[in-house]
Amino acid sequence: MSSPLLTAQQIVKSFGGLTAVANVSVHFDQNELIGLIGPNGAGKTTLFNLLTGVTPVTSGAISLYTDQGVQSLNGKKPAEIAQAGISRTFQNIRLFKELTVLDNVRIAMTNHYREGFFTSIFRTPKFYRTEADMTTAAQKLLAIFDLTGVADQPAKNLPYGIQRRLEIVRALATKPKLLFLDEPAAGMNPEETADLTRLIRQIQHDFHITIVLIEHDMSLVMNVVERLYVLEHGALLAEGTPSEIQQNPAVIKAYLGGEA
Ligand SMILES: Nc1ncnc2c1ncn2[C@@H]1O[C@H](COP(=O)(O)OP(=O)(O)OP(=O)(O)O)[C@@H](O)[C@H]1O
Repeated sequence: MSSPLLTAQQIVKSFGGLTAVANVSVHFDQNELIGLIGPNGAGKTTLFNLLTGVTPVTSGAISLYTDQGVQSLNGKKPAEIAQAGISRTFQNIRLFKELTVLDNVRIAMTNHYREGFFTSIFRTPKFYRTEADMTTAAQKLLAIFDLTGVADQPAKNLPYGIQRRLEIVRALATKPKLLFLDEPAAGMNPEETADLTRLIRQIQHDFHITIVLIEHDMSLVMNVVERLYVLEHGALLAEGTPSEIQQNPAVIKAYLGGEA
């Protein structure tokens, strides 16, 4: 039985008269790779926004399981949630385009360094003692992601697929336990998508973290994840392994557009 990392219980989000997320309960366990799928407007990004404090929940409980016990994330701001070990990428690329690749990663580290992230999370008072330590750590991350050759290039010079990879590196620079990726393969060609799929699997394995992935490309999701949640009209339609989901009559009808 795997240990829970984050649970969301009966989450509701209303925007005026529209219920974007309707009574959704999910759990993400330690070291899991999970997919979140559903048609346009199903509430996937809204759910990410709720779990990362970008948007407050209308009702429901979000809990993070830590070494110090269970922590409620309700009402926490994005920076506090990042400090608690949760990181994310967004659908649209959010790099500092004029800065170099290396500086983009260093800044991701520095933000949290200033906020005392590493001191609070790792209980090693000086995780990165000096600028030089931080640079070394950033260079190591870039090497893992095969970005050393472009470390001194401004981010805007990189091809689109590499910019998306850099976004993932930046999200990892905060040493998260849980990483949310919002359509990481959006806009990529099939070859870049295949590379990214391998990379996501490798990150999850090598960094011993939990990754939750929103994806439209069903083949990408089915090949990579261990478990899936399917949302439709804000509600949870199904949960299961890729083969269970592929055979689920409600999913076939609603999401794949076939006959049940
Ligand atoms: N800030 C907001 N104000 C009002 N309505 C919103 C807001 N954010 C999202 N919505 C609505 O909530 C619903 C769910 O949107 P959401 O972006 O979460 O869906 P999604 O599953 O991520 O879709 P896509 O796959 O197209 O990104 C949509 O009807 C959307 O218009």
